Amino acid sequence: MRDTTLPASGTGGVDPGTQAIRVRGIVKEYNLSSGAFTALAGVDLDIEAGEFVAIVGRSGSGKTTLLNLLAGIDRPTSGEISVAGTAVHALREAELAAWRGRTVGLVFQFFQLLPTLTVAENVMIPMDFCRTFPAGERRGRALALLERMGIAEQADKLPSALSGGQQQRAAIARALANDPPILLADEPTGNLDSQTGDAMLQLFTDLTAEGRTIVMVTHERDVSRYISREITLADGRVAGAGASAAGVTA
Ligand SMILES: Nc1ncnc2c1ncn2[C@@H]1O[C@H](COP(=O)(O)OP(=O)(O)OP(=O)(O)O)[C@@H](O)[C@H]1O
Repeated sequence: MRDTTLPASGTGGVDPGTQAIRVRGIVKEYNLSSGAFTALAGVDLDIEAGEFVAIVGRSGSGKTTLLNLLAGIDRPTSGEISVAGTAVHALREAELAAWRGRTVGLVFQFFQLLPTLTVAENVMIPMDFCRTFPAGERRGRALALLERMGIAEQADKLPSALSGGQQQRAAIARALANDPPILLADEPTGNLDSQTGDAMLQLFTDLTAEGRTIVMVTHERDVSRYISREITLADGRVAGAGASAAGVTA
């Protein structure tokens, strides 16, 4: 069996006593030629360290908008967002990318690996950008992460030579490169067959056991056996937040 210990610089989680995610009164409006469109209409959320939370809801309910605000990819019209103890809504543009690179790992439906770089080089991107590890250590760390994901032998191939499931494992290795306490995933199993998707969800569950917090947008699968909690969005508001099979309450 392969070593499941993640090569890490820290603990894997947020600092002790720090809430993973706290959202208060988030409103997100988009300005359209026809007028303002409200995508999020006042969302409050509390997510604790080590939770694996699924954000569900119909198409257009605001799931991706919420995830992008948590990642600091987009900014709220009003409201407050604290992620791993940082007031994301208050960060200046110049601070956001560096903060995100160290704090948040992003996983997408279509993997978004750079096609002209090898798998290992893709995993090194966040380390190169944030200079989190000495240059001489980055490739070794990338290889260790790929080993952890079970695809070490794919390290020097281009992403196009990998299966979808292998590409998503490479994308998760990249998301973990800087040892972020928070993972944000937008439909991470949406482009995978159900068996491969289940393996991915199990991997996420294992990562939360290390203290990492995962927020995953999903709309097509029953993920209840993997997650600690489900939060339903409807028309830009939290419509329901339920306990999971694991019994964690909202
Ligand atoms: N950049 C934008 N400009 C204008 N409207 C937008 C923009 N991004 C999202 N919206 C609108 O905001 C609403 C919420 O979109 P969002 O992508 O967050 O929904 P979703 O729940 O993730 O949907 P899906 O499950 O289809 O991905 C939708 O009505 C969408 O059309």
